[in-house]
Amino acid sequence: MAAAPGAFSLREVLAGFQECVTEQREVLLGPYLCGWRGLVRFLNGLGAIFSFISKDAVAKIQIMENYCGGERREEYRTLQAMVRYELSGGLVDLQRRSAHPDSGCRTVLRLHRALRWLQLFLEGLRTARQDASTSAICTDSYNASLAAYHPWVVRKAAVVAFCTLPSRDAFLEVMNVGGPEEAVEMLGDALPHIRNVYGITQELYEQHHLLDLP
Ligand SMILES: CCCCCCCCCCCCC/C=C/[C@@H](O)[C@H](COP(=O)(O)O)NC(=O)CCCCCCCCCCCCCCC
Repeated sequence: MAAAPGAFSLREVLAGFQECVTEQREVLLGPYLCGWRGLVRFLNGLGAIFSFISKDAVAKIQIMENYCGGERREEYRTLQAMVRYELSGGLVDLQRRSAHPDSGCRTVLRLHRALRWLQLFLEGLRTARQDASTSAICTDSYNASLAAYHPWVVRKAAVVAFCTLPSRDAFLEVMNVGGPEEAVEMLGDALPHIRNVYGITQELYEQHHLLDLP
């Protein structure tokens, strides 16, 4: 079964994470943020209970889009250029949020951590049994990634929201890629690219000691 014509498919959204890596292994922020925008559209379709998550994601995407479309847009074309520019200009709060509370470096770090959740979640969905619970896959992925960075109240609210997720097959359907087999195949194609973006970003942030930015 093919996706309905003109319908919004997760395949195109995830393509953003393939398109954002250049031959020089740089990460282009334009397609990276486009990928996130598309994911938020999916999240919004899953119900109002997820709106506290999508609001935070949108706020962070918006901060980055403002940099990417602003006066210093050349410095924000790639992740590597952004790190160079912000660090050399002293534009990153390293100890606590003060003069530069919304630097590109700290904002991308939050999305980067969420990308790890996405990777684990999609891997879980792809490899789980047909009757597996999406909510359990999502909770496990969350506990193994983002949860470590969230206070108790956020963790609680997140797990309550995950309980409303539909069954695995219904979820694969929502992706609008075709039947469950096609969705699983698409995830198999897309995941190496997500892993690649995650790995490049992790390496860059490690090199510059940016993994704990407040
Ligand atoms: C399928 C269900 C989707 C579940 C999404 C799992 C992620 C759960 C994240 C819970 C975040 C709660 C909101 C608050 C977060 C902030 O405190 C916290 C820290 O920010 P701060 O340092 O500025 O204070 N923010 C963050 O960690 C960034 C969270 C960004 C979450 C982006 C999630 C987008 C999810 C897109 C899902 C699409 C699924 C489609 C797959 C078919």
